[in-house]
Amino acid sequence: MRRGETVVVATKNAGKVREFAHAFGKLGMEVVSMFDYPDLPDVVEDGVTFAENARKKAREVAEALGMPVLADDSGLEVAALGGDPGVYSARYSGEGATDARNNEKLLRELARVSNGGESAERLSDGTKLLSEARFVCTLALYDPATGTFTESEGYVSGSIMESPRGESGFGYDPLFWVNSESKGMAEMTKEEKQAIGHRGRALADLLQKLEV
Ligand SMILES: O=P(O)(O)OP(=O)(O)OP(=O)(O)OC[C@H]1O[C@@H](n2cnc3c(O)ncnc32)[C@H](O)[C@@H]1O
Ligand SMILES: [Mg+2]
Repeated sequence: MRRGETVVVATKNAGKVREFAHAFGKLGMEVVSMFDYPDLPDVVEDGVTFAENARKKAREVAEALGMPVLADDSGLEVAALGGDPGVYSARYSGEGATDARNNEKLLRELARVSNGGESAERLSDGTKLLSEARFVCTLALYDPATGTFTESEGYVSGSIMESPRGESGFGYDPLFWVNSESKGMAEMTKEEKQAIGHRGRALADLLQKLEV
């Protein structure tokens, strides 16, 4: 992976594509995704860790295309739910899961374990924080010419809010409060999210390993 080149990202998540396009765009690199290769078969994400799934997505697509491919496997770990939804974040609400349904399920599950949340911390406007949580992102770049992986990971800690705020980002961002920034993840610009977020941190680590 070099400056000026095109990066193939093995993702069908439009939110991830936007974030990678922003980050790589600053390096003069264009991003293409699985939206540009609609005929490639879906990769079955049956790994039990983020890293396993990232490696599988990168390798299968790289072998199909005969070129290096980057994959991202990520998710949300919620302390009060014992680390759920974790690697199941995309499919949390079951068949036909959407971001909206996943967020609803997250609030439902937290309501079940919180005893009404009377002892919960609150933001200055009274919004309850239901649990500590963190986003995880693992990245894997696979080069079929050499059969090698380059991998990295990134994390960001925060709390789950009882109600959504902000319009940017995707997935669980509207319910994620970033303690260190005193802001909701969906209230941040792409630039801000890249600077402090799990994906931005994992990408910075990967680029350093690749000496890009
Ligand atoms: O596998 P691909 O095609 O990349 O797309 P996906 O959406 O299925 O992605 P994952 O398998 O990695 O599942 C990650 C889920 O975790 C959530 N997630 C990951 N990164 C996030 C972020 O930056 N902000 C909010 N939610 C995120 C989101 O709901 C994703 O669907
Ligand atoms: Mg997926």
